[in-house]
Amino acid sequence: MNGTGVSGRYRIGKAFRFEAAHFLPGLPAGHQCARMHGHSYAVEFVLAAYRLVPPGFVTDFGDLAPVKQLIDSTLDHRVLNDLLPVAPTSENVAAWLAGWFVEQVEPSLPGRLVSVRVSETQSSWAEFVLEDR
Ligand SMILES: Nc1nc2c(c(=O)[nH]1)N=C([C@H](O)[C@H](O)COP(=O)(O)OP(=O)(O)OP(=O)(O)O)CN2
Ligand SMILES: [Zn+2]
Repeated sequence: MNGTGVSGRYRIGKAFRFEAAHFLPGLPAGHQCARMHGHSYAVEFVLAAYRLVPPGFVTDFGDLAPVKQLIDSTLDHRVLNDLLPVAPTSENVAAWLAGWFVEQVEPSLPGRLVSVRVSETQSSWAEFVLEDR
């Protein structure tokens, strides 16, 4: 029980930013995104848990520091086409980050990753939602 008398689960989110360039192959000739261009990317990780760990955390926000380290060392001011094995759309960047996190970081944390959202612009976003979490 969580002491509130209602059932549910907790979710937390932490946001990150990076600058990167990309182009999207396979688009019709003349499509603006087929040309090399850059974005100020915004990323949000969401973790969830049914029970909190002391003092009342899903996961300490500070334990998500490896995400910032990965972003700063691997994605920031890079060409995303050089890094991902697939076209660097927002969807694919979100899934790539989620896969890395589940494999490398999540095993040592109490919370579970439920989604990663990636925005290339202020008006658009794509999300990878993990199932059965
Ligand atoms: N589903 C997706 N569609 C598009 C993606 C994507 O990752 N997933 N990416 C692009 C391009 O990267 C493009 O740079 C961003 O597209 P868009 O939002 O259309 O960019 P604009 O700056 O033109 O946005 P406006 O708000 O219309 O000015 C394309 N599609
Ligand atoms: Zn783009």
